[in-house]
Amino acid sequence: MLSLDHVSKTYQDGTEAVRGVSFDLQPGEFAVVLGQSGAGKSTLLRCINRLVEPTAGRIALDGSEITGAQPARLRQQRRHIGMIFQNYNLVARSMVLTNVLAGRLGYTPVAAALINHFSRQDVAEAHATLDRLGIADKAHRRADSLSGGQQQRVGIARALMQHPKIILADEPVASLDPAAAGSILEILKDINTRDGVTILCNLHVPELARRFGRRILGMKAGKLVFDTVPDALDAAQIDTLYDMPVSP
Ligand SMILES: Nc1ncnc2c1ncn2[C@@H]1O[C@H](COP(=O)(O)OP(=O)(O)OP(=O)(O)O)[C@@H](O)[C@H]1O
Repeated sequence: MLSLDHVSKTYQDGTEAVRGVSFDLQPGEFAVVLGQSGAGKSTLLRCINRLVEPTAGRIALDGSEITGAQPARLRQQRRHIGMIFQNYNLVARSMVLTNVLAGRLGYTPVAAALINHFSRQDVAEAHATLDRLGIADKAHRRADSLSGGQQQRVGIARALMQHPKIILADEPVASLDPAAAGSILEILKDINTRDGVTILCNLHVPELARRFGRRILGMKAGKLVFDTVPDALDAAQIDTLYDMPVSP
């Protein structure tokens, strides 16, 4: 469903953050990109929805090319791609419900979106989604009054409102304590298995990658260095990703 063909990104200062990355994801996969800080994971994920413009290569979603898409088509393609961020990317001073409804913007006429006018159906769905994620009672709170784990649930609810085919999760638990991290990844797993949404998730902790990923893509210095399944991931492979050994 997602296809990357020799994707590269060189930033203006000459940093080669992503170097010739190719892989395909099948519908319903839960794939983790594992690598240390600076490996290029975030740049890679952002290339997929063109928050970062790749400098070379081709990216396609369900056969429709994202690279080179004109703005109107790109907007349409982005509807299908939910994104979750390490720092949640919520509008801090806005209500939780407003943040969640932002996930419908890609489907809302511009004039209505400008005045934050959403259909009753969208509002009902936003409440139901918050309920599913266990924070129904927070709908009318300011986003920045929530804990980190709760804010990430709002980020996930916003992504779900897009009815995405795929969710890109960029270090979604890096700012959370282990318990909150586990519950956020459980939520992503549930969305993957129950809703069939494909997940591509950046992580830097091997143990979490092993626990939640059903496929693990190892990334180092902008390149994919392995593509494996958790049971086959060994200590030597993990050590290749990190400058300091992390395995016993
Ligand atoms: N806007 C930018 N301009 C120049 N270089 C950048 C830019 N953004 C990232 N980089 C560099 O690109 C490389 C890859 O960064 P990236 O953030 O993609 O890695 P990462 O694996 O996601 O790490 P982290 O988890 O710390 O964000 C790093 O060397 C980083 O310094």
